[in-house]
Amino acid sequence: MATVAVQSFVSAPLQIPNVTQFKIGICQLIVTTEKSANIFNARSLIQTAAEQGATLILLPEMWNCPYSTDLFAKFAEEFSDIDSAPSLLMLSEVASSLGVTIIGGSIPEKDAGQLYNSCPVFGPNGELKAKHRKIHLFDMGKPLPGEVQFKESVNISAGEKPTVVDTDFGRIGIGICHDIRFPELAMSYSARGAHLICYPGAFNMSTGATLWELEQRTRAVDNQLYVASCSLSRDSASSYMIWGHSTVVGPMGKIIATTGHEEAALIAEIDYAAIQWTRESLPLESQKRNDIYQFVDLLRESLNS
Ligand SMILES: NC(=O)CC(=O)C(=O)O
Repeated sequence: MATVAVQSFVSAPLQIPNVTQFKIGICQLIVTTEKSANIFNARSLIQTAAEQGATLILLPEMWNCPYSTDLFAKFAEEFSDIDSAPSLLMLSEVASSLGVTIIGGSIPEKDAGQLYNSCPVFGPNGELKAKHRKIHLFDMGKPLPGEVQFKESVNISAGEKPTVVDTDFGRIGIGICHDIRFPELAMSYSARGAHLICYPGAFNMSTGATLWELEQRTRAVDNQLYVASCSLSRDSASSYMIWGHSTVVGPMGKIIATTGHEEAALIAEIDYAAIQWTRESLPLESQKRNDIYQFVDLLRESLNS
């Protein structure tokens, strides 16, 4: 029998972050065709979440721009020049004025003639700490009767690497919407020692009703970590109708907080001790049969984490 040589990695141990118990604020935002209104609205919901005690804040996918491929270029910003990028500048300013960490959902990014669906992460000093480019683009196959059709790859290019970012609130892995459907990405974050995976999203009505909560609970349970999602809120007049229902799930798969489809600042308490007791009571990592199957993370070595 032919054997394939693969490099096997042991999962990185969980580090203890500066803060292990905190409130996460999930800003389920409405989006309009007016970029400046979207920025104003995002800033005020971030402030509302911070006033309610949130120190880590998550925004939805494409919060500065309607989720429509024909508009991405018009609303896109360059991450290399934050001073000329109004959405990024607002996130940087509000992060530093409130002293919060922001996982900034996503906006269309333009770079060297390409467009990406990208999530910026800002630290409490307003610095851009990381950027995740959506890896798995949302290209629907054959639609079921009555379903929307969507092909994101018409003008968005795919990201090429996973993103983990170390913050005061733990090591955070990032996936954007459709990225949630690929368990290997979540596994790679877990193996790199993530405490929490954040998924900004914009699931539609049919995929949302059946899969949104299921995907989140599955990623959390399989990897024994926290999962937080932030959706846009629903606009019934839009051609791409959003499911909503932003949610925070604990490492045992329990829903800690969730909401409906309206605009909302959802606040949830996170306590990383739950990861430890989940893993102690169900020690899946040590029970894995690496002699029978193995997960291969092709980029982990190069990212050195
Ligand atoms: N924005 C998306 O990636 C949408 C998606 O995944 C869905 O199911 O809807």
